[in-house]
Amino acid sequence: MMSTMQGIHVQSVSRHFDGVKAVDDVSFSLAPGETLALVGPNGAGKSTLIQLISGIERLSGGHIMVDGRRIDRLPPERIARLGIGRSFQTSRVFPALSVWDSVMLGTQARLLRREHGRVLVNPLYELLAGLLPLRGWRKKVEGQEAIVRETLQLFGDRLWPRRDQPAFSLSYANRRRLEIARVLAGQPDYLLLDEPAAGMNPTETGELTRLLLELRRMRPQLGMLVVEHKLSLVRSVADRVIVLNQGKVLAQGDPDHALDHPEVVEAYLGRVRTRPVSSDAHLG
Ligand SMILES: Nc1ncnc2c1ncn2[C@@H]1O[C@H](COP(=O)(O)OP(=O)(O)OP(=O)(O)O)[C@@H](O)[C@H]1O
Repeated sequence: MMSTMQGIHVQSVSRHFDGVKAVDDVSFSLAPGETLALVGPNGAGKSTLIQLISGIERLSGGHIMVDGRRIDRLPPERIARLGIGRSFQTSRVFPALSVWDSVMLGTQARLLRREHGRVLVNPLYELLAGLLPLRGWRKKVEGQEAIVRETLQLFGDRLWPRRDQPAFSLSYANRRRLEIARVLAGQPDYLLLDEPAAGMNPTETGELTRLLLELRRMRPQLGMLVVEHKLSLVRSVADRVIVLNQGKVLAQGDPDHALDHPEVVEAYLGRVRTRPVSSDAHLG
């Protein structure tokens, strides 16, 4: 049975920047296997929450627990090793690295977790493994290669045929896909996605929506926190939505309930509408 300690628990979290309450006493939980969307107008505090959970920003108050362990004082790399993978709003892939190698690099996150943080990429070991049939090492590399293959193939024919190309030669949408693939290859228990569909056209957004649904099917234990302005994606993939406004939780619940709440509609559009917010509305 799953313990209630399991999951990400954001408890009374605040982050102030010189008097600006970017996040103001926010609490919520994300269970394993759940997909939670964080939405809200520009400046609502969504990205700051992702920065806080991943350890890039420090809290001004409150605390964050993951699977029963307090993480808000840990450095980002320790948090990543605890199984929290995140993507960035702007892609962080190394431009000169091939698609394959970029995702291979992502697999290190998982290996570091298994080996309790010992550095595995030992150049001498790699050289020896190339010269001698070191079976343990070969097995490890083959395991990583299988993960890279499986991860790239999740993206249909978008990344796999381009696996030998350098990241800089990819289209914008493909670079964003590669960023997600890199994080997924670390096989995180929790995935934090910061505006994965930003800058994507409707076709690309639809494709990303299907990818996230497929991911849910393939990794039923994965907890996902998705910051996204595009409501069509949110309505399709999220079990639950949290609406933030000016650093505070304005509404939460299932997507239809939370997004059609009159106060939410008003916060976004500046007036109360009688019709629900259309599925392709772009917030912010
Ligand atoms: N490093 C920082 N220094 C000062 N102020 C900051 C910093 N980071 C965020 N803020 C402020 O905190 C508030 C929340 O910003 P945040 O980026 O979290 O909003 P958001 O909901 O992600 O918005 P968007 O949808 O535009 O990305 C804003 O007023 C922003 O200007």
